[in-house]
This record gives sequence, structure tokens and C-alpha cells, in this order.
Amino acid sequence: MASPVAFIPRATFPPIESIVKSYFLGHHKSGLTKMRQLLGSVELIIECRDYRVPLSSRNPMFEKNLIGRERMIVYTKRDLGAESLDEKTRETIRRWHRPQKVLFTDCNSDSDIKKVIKYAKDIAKSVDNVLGTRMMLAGMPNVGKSSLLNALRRVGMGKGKAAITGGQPGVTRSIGTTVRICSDPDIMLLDTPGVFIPYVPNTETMLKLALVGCVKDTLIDPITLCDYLLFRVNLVDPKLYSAYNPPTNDITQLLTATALQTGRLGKGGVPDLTATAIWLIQRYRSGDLGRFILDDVDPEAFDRRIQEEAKEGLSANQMRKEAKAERAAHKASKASNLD
Ligand SMILES: Nc1nc2c(ncn2[C@@H]2O[C@H](COP(=O)(O)OP(=O)(O)OP(=O)(O)O)[C@@H](O)[C@H]2O)c(=O)[nH]1
Repeated sequence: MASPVAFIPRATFPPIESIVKSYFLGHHKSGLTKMRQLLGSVELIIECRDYRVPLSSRNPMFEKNLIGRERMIVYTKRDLGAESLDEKTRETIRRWHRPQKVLFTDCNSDSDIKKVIKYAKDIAKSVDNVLGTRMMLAGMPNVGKSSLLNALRRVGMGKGKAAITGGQPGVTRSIGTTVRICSDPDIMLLDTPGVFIPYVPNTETMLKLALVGCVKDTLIDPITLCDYLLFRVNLVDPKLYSAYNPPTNDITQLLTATALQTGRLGKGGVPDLTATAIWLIQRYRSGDLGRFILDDVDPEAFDRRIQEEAKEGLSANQMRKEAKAERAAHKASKASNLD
């Protein structure tokens, strides 16, 4: 009997030019401006990044705009990035940022939240302001800033939710009032709206950010996004979807089989592939389709990212210059036509 052919996952995901690479909205820009204005009144910036995309969810605009203040980096949703403690990955990430303080949190873990409070208290004590210490959250949309604020208040003050949270980006759209997270010493925390990066370097980064919910779900076709998810799941463990289909690189095949088995059918019993894609994406987001990191985490990954950014900065400027030149040429040709 012939032995079954071993499954070979795709090694790369092709760039898709039609995918938008921008999601920098008006309230992102105004939020960042307001944060800059408030900088003088805060002692610590708690910058949140999603542990599943430790590089892609970093926004270099915070480093450029929120300067001169102590910063702690909190990698949120660590429970969704790994089934159990993955100390090696965390140590690599800590090394990227040395000597900056780096913590990893699951907002439902009191022991994780206590570590954030301890560091915030150390800062507050060193400042020793009789009026109390103010701190500010910062981060990309939907990375879990408001959930962290609620968790800090729950653990630090024994009090209930102060900020609204939600599974879609943009739940917090403006800077509200400060919330007390600790009374001895007195620490007040400011929640802020998520701020997206103006230029996403490539389609794969955009797909990663969409997969973890940093951009609105309507921005990218769910079947394309689910195909990217399939690509990633196959690299981790194709058995993760074995309840619906054997290992495959064919998204239509997986979606059709899953739709038939879960009853996601449209008119005439036709498998509803879009609804099924959305459902599978939600399963990944809630940790039910594997818990794994989408970015490459190795000792040099952070430096590589910074180098890429420097190049991107150049090309972004070039793009702006070219667009300006195009507009000027267009204006000039209109004017000469009028002559
Ligand atoms: N599993 C898990 N889910 C989390 C964690 N932190 C936040 N979430 C979920 O992530 C989603 C987004 O959380 P929010 O706190 O609203 O995110 P945000 O950064 O304030 O979002 P914006 O309003 O866009 O700025 C919600 O569905 C939260 O329940 C975490 O540590 N673990």
C-alpha cells in the first residue's frame, strides 16, 4: 500500500497588493497630539503591545512623540500568545529592550497585574509628589489598554470597571479623566485612544495586525485574512483544525468543510464561506485555534525591525515628496490649459 503523502505547509504567504496598508484615522492623530500635550503632567508611560505581535504592534510614533518620560512596556494578552509559560521567548523580548522595564500580562491574572502595580509604585515613590502621581497608557488600537486599566484598578483598589472595553478597535476614542489605581502612594492613570501607525511596511504586517484585531474587521476580506491564518496555523500545527479537515493549504477546502460541519450554510444549503472565515478568525482571537506568536522572535529581530523602519522612513518621505510633485505637476498642467 502506498504511504500517505506528507503534508508540506506553504513556506511563504504571497504579498497581496490590494490590501490597504493604512488605518491612521482622525482620532488617532488627535489622540496622539493630546497625549503629547499631557506629557508634562505624567511621570510614567505604560506602553501596551500585543504579545502575539510583539514587533508589529510597536508604534514608533510613541517613541518619537512621547519623549522625556519614563516608559514601561507591557506585552498584553500573554495568555493568547502561549499555552503556558514560555520563558525563553520572554527573555528574548526583555533583552530587546534592556534596560527598559518590560512586563507580560494576562489582564485576568492578579499576579501579573501586581507586578505592574509594583513598578508603578516604585516610580511614584521616587517622584514623591504630595499631590499624587499621574501615569498614562499608550498603545495601538485594541491591544488591551482599557482592560489593563480595569485590572489595575481591580487589583490595586479592589474596585470595579472604570473603562469600557471591547473586541473591536476604537472603543476608547478620546482621553477621559484619570482613574485611581492605587491609594498608597496615590497613583492616577489616564486611558488613551489606540493610535495606529501611519505606514504599515508590508501586507503581511497588516494581516497580522488585522488577525489580532488592531484594525476594523471590514478593512480586509475575511476569506483572505483566514487564508493567512491557515498559513500561520499550518506552520505551527495543522492538527489544530483536525476537527474540520485534514491538513490543507487550500482555504476554500477548509472553509467548505468547516461550514458543512458547523452548519454555516446560506440559501439552498450552500456553505457560507465568509461567515465561516469570520468564525475561525474569532476562534483564533479567543485562543481556541492555537495560542502562538505571529512575529519572529529571535535575538536580532528587534534590531532588524529598527533598520527596516529607518528604510521605511526614507521611502515614506519619498512617497510624500512624489505625491506632492504629482499634485504640483497636475496643478501646473491645469493652469497651462487655461492659458
Ligand atoms: N485573553 C485576553 N484578552 C484580553 C486581554 N486584555 C484585553 N483583552 C481583550 O482584548 C479586547 C480589547 O481590549 P480593550 O481593553 O478594549 O483594548 P484597548 O486597547 O483599550 O482598545 P481601543 O479602545 O481600541 O484603544 C477585549 O475584547 C478584551 O477583553 C488579556 O490580557 N487576555
